[in-house]
Amino acid sequence: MESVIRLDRLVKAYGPRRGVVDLSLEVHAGEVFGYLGPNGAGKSTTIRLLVDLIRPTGGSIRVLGGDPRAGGTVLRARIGYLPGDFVVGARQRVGEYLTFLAGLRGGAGQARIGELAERLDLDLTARVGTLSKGNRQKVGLVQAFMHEPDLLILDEPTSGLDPVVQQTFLSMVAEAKAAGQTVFMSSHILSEVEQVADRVAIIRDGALVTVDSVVNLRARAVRRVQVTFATPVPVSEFAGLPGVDSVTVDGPVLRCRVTGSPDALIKTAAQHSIVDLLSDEPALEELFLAYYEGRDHVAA
Ligand SMILES: Nc1ncnc2c1ncn2[C@@H]1O[C@H](COP(=O)(O)OP(=O)(O)OP(=O)(O)O)[C@@H](O)[C@H]1O
Repeated sequence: MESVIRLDRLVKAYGPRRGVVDLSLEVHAGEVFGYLGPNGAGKSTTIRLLVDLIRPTGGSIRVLGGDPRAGGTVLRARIGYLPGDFVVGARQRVGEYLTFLAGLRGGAGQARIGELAERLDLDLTARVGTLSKGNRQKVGLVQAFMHEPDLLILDEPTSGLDPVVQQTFLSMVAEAKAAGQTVFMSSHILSEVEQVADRVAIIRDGALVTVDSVVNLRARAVRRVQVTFATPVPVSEFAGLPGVDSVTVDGPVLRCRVTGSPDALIKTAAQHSIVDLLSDEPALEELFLAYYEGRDHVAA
C-alpha cells in the first residue's frame, strides 16, 4: 500500500531535551490516522517536522513521496495543516482572510469557503482579531480543509470546539476519507480519535508505544463503570463476568472496571431495574499500562 507519511528512526532533540526519539511509522494513502499521547509526549514536535517548520536531528521523513524540506510550495499546496496553536491577529474579516489564504494556495473557491463556514457556524463577516478561541479554531479548520488537500495534518483539531462542532468536524474528516484524502490528526482524547480513525499511534515521552487498529485499541481500553439500580444487587452476579473486575457493591450502586466490550456487564445489569449508568473515558495512562503489560506478557 502506498505510504503518504513515512518516518524512519526520526529524532528531534531540543538541546539536551528530547522532542521525539527513534520514531518510525507509516501512514497509508486514504486512511485516518490518530496520533494519541498526553501533554508533552511529542505530538506537536512530530507534526512540525512533517510540515518542515522544524528540522530533524536524525532519521528521515517522507511526506507524499517527497522530502518536506525540498518539497516547496508544490508539496505545501497538497497539504492542509492546522497548527496546535492557530493564532491569527489580523484586522481583516474572516472571509477576506480565508480568501487571501486561498489565493496563496490556489484552489479553494468562495463557494467552498462559504460551505465550510456555514457547516461550522463561522461568521465570515467577523473581524479575525475579535474571535473567541473556538471561532479562531474554526477559521483554522476551514483553511486546512478548503483546498481539498491530499493530506490533512491536524494538531489537536477539536481543541476549543463545543461538542456539536466537534461532531461536525468528525463528519468532515469522514467525508475527507471517503473522498480519498489522508488524515493525520493528533489528540490526547481516545474517544475522539476512535470515532474516526482507522489506526492509532500512541506516543509517550517522545517514543512510540504502539501502532494499532482502533478495534484492537478499544478491546484493550479500560473504563470505569458505575450502575445505580432500583434495589440492591448481589455482588456475586457481577464478579467474574468476562472483562469485568474490581467489582464493589454499595447498596444499589455497583462500581467496576471493564476491559474492552461492556456487553456481559450490560446484559447482566439489564436483568435488574437500572436507575442510572455512568461510564468514564478510558484513561490514557491505563491504556499505556495495558500495552506495557501486554509487552511484558509477550516477553515472558
Ligand atoms: N522549542 C522547544 N524547545 C525546547 N523544548 C521543546 C520545544 N518544543 C517542545 N519541547 C519539548 O519537547 C517535548 C514534546 O513537546 P510537544 O509540544 O511535541 O508535545 P505534545 O505531545 O504536542 O504536547 P501538547 O499536547 O502539550 O501540545 C516536551 O517535553 C516539550 O517541553
